Amino acid sequence: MTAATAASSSLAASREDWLGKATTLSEALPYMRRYAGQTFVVKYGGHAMGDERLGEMFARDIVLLKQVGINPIVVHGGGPQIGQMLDRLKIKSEFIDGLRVTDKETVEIVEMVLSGSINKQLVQLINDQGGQAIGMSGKDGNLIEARKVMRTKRDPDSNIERVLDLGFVGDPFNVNPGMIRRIQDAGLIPVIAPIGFGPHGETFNINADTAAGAVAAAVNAKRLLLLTDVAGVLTKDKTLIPELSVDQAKALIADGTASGGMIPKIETCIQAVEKGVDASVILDGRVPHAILMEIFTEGGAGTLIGHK
Ligand SMILES: Nc1ncnc2c1ncn2[C@@H]1O[C@H](COP(=O)(O)OP(=O)(O)O)[C@@H](O)[C@H]1O
Ligand SMILES: CC(=O)N[C@@H](CCC(=O)OP(=O)(O)O)C(=O)O
Repeated sequence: MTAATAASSSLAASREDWLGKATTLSEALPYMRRYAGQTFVVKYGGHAMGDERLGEMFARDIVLLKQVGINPIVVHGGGPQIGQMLDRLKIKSEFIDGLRVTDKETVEIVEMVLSGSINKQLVQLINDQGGQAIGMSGKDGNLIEARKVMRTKRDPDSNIERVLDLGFVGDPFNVNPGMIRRIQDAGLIPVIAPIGFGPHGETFNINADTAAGAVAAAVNAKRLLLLTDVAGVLTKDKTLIPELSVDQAKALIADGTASGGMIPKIETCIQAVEKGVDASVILDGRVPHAILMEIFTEGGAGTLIGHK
């Protein structure tokens, strides 16, 4: 290849690249119009936080949503980070049905890690990308009122149902969105740690998916996006299911297709939709710009659960 032909083919390649980018931007326009002024709740899980580059891209996507007139609310997790801190302090931790059994000592660590370090790191990440984020926990502005979670388990031998005590694990039974509204009206992005307050001044540890679902329902969100570490809801042969009705989602839990951590995730999505959120989406937080693909492209990303 001569120098002239090499230069002309590299020009053609960069022109094609440029056209591709311009087309993507132009295709996003109807979605930007449709969603301007709407609220999107995004749950950012602890597993996705490990990668610095992905964290920056996540923060950039959140700032972009705000820039095009969408109101993002971030609810974050931090399960692995809580686990590391408990290990360092030599405090044992166990899970029942995906929920961390949380005694008095553990809830202090959970609050410190979630409302302290993780919440502020995320605020900083978003601010570094040009946004204006404000961190809060469910205690701030009386945001998340919680009550003790009750779980029972039937003993297979005696067939007696036993009550399991998870300690300070909370169920968000009332979310007061007033403070969120004021933060949004001021042009800021709320970043929420899944900590709730109880009727007797208790601090409750809330599963981050559950907290995000409750916040989404309370603010009448257009979408609830749960970022996780799989492509979405998969069939038994591991292919991605792009869309599910509420009844189909319930059937996947009943027939065992969804198991482990996917069960509370799907349940959260169903509850949010039943309480007025337009649709919930489970998508892969490990894929760069998964949020943008979901919101601004025809095909979307992950699994959308809604009224079909
Ligand atoms: N049908 C299914 N489709 C996708 N993932 C599933 C399914 N059933 C179980 N899972 C499991 O659920 C996990 C996601 O839940 P979890 O680990 O609690 O996520 P996170 O830590 O992001 O909250 C997946 O990594 C996968 O192992
Ligand atoms: C009650 C309960 O289990 N709370 C969770 C809260 C954090 C969380 O949910 O974080 P991820 O989304 O990163 O898993 C915990 O203690 O791990």
